[in-house]
Amino acid sequence: MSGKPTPMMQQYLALKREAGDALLFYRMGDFFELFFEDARVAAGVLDIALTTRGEHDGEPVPMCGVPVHAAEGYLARLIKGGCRVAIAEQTETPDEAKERARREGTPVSKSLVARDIVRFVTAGTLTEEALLEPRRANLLVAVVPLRDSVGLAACDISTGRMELEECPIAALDAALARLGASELLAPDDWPDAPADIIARPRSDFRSEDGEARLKTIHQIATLDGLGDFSRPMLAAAAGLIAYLEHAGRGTLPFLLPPVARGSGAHLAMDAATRASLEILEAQGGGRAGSLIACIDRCATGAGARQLAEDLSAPLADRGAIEARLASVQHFHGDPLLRADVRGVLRQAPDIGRALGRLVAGRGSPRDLSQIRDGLAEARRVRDMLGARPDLPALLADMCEALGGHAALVDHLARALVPSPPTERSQGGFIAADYDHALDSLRETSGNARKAIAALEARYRDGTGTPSLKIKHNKVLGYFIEVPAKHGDKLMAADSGFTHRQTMAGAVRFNSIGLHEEATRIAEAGAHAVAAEEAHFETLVGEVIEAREAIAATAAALARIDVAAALAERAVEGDWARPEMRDEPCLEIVGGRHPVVEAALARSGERFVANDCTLAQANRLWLIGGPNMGGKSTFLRQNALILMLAQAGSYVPANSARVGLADRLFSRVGASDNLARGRSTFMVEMVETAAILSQATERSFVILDEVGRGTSTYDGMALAWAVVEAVHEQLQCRCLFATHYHELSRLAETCDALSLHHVRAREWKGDLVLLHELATGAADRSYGLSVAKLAGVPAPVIKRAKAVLDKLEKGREQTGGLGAGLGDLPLFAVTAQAEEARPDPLREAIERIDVDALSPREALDTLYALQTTARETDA
Ligand SMILES: Nc1ncnc2c1ncn2[C@@H]1O[C@H](COP(=O)(O)OP(=O)(O)OP(=O)(O)O)[C@@H](O)[C@H]1O
Repeated sequence: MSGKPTPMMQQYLALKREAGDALLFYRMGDFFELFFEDARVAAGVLDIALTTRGEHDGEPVPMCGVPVHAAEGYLARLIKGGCRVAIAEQTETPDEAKERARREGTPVSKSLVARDIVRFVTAGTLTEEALLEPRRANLLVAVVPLRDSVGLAACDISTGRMELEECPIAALDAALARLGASELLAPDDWPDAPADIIARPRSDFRSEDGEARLKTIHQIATLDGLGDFSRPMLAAAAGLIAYLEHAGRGTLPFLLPPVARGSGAHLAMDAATRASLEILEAQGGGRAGSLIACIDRCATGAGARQLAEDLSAPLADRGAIEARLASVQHFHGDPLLRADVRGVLRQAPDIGRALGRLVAGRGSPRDLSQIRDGLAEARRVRDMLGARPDLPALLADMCEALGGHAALVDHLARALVPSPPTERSQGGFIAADYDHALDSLRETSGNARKAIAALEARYRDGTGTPSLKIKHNKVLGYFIEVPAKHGDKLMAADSGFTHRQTMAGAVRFNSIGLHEEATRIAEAGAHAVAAEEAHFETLVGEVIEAREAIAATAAALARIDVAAALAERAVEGDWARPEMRDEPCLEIVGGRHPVVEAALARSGERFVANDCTLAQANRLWLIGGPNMGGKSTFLRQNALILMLAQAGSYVPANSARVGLADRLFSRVGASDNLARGRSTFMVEMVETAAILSQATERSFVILDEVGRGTSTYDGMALAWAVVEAVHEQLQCRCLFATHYHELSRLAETCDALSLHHVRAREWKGDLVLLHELATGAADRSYGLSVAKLAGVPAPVIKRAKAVLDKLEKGREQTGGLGAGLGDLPLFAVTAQAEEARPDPLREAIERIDVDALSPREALDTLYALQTTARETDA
């Protein structure tokens, strides 16, 4: 039957309009219910039953629900499933709704409790411990284009950290790859916006609003003291804050003063480089097998988050890198200190996130105790570090930030029980002896409980019923219960008991004495809970007051944890402190790939360390050798060593001299690439184009079998041209792995290029891969031997060998693939020649005086140009 929607449905639909594309959790008593399409989506993601409730427009309404007490777990799964959720709570009790109906003169029987959306839960705005991953930051990022650049605002509201930056549009992908946002906001009128954004109104992104909001939030008259913020940065900040306000329905979470991120402060790495180096995630997705999984020895979640950030954004400033390295060295050289500090850190709760929850108004007594314990541990770390002389500058600064909370810690220690609950409505978290009034309320209810126990004994004796019990439940409160067979005795009019309930096997009663004691308990309990609540508010107020200092302590603990953890890893793997240089060099002795080395070690195999020596005069290494010989591993290990060094870590090598790089590029040939959507060869070429347009003399590039995704001739020609361009134009440090022997002829013309190969040997007809790098070109390709090693059947190998012999004979006769390459002019020479060649079309266009043309003449001119173009083509 179709008809007017019920009042409840009207209320639901209005809230749903407000919720937009977020799923609406509609509170009904002890459940959050979802309806219509929301119900279908949620039931699918959560794998819960989809039912129906009533009708709308003549159709049954799909519905599913989750219990309120378990909502957090379901929310976590929905958010992981890519959903956003609007929570609509009841904002009055049924009694209040009836009262309102009476006041408004509407039928009381049909009164509907008011509901309102109190919060949007989205991936980027989480603070709940259960919804956050302890070892990963959770970033909300806003981007906005303004003139030729883009402003970015990033914040982790679980800790309040906020950063603003500006970058050219071309560098946006790299910046977003570095940040790895959980949620990305952008104005809705931006046609070239990155994929998967949440579109927000353009009016949210006004730079003047951003400036004004930041000033108000941090109660300052000017932002100058915080840093140099450009218009695009402030516009992005405006968009970010507007969204936070929307998600929190007017309440803003904890935000620390913004930090301006300088554009050249970091080693730039784009998304493809990060993916191919498997820094935070392995190629298959997930942390297992990634660099961070292999090196993270942090004792705390906050440390692990800081390490992930350090690896995502290695530094480009030598002083800052040396400062980090010095703190790692301090822990490296002092095993006892390292063990002590890490021992304490392991006990330290995540105070940054506890603080985030408290400031956002979602804190619990347990969060207060985490602040108490975390600050106390910070103090212990400070004492340990401070006791040693020669503290490096960075650690000394961190030490400074660890203290200064004595009064707060003392207050929290006196006020709270050792392990308070996460739920505060029942009380029980304020310690005894803290508040005498509270103590006496507790004593009253304690006494009443004793009195009830005494009553029970008295009633047993008085009625001669040893099985009589005084019990409690939520519905009846306290009551007296006897088995059914004894019920009659207590039913008598003069027994002093009043009947309340008859059950299958028992009868329940009340008595005046019990009622009095129960009332005493209830009153004292309610007062005690109210008193605890008041203390909670005061304590939270004190914590909020000190929020910036607490956040600084949390950040300092994380930084110390990272330094100690990197030292631990360095000792474990026998890593070395890199020597940082300004000139573009890379001199690695005994370098290893940490992830491959660890994987080999697990199966009892040994990793073969290799050297790499790049300098201005010898900056391009062409590396050949058999498949599986270790070329890719060698390329990546050197990129990782450079990246780790710039992140401030020791490196997996016997020694390393690392010239600072501005950008790092890593590209793998098409067949190694798992990218989808475009053809793999297309991806390879798009990425190669990016390198050729962006790398500078200070960059470090690794190219792994570029060109192998297409036909041999095309691939070799491309690889040839790319090597030449890298050598002649970019002039950056580069390792280039290839199977094309023919490329070795480039050594004749490119003087900063040298030839290398991974060694292999044939032993009694079988191939032995030595994984050892040697100078000179590879003698042959060993492709068939590797195929044999891989188990390709002998007849196939035999046939392939026959084909190969034929091909090789042909090559001898014709000069082979590389025939004719010898007299190829150099890339730079041809590029210049291209530039110098006259272009008649261009010249004709330049000669046109557009303003002087009539429409007819303009048309004629166009025809003439087209003719010229055709002639030139031919
Ligand atoms: N230095 C090394 N020491 C020991 N084992 C190594 C070393 N380098 C590589 N390996 C082993 O060899 C395997 C193949 O290495 P890698 O992928 O680097 O070879 P490749 O030459 O790039 O091969 P392809 O040309 O087929 O891509 C690795 O998975 C690893 O097990």
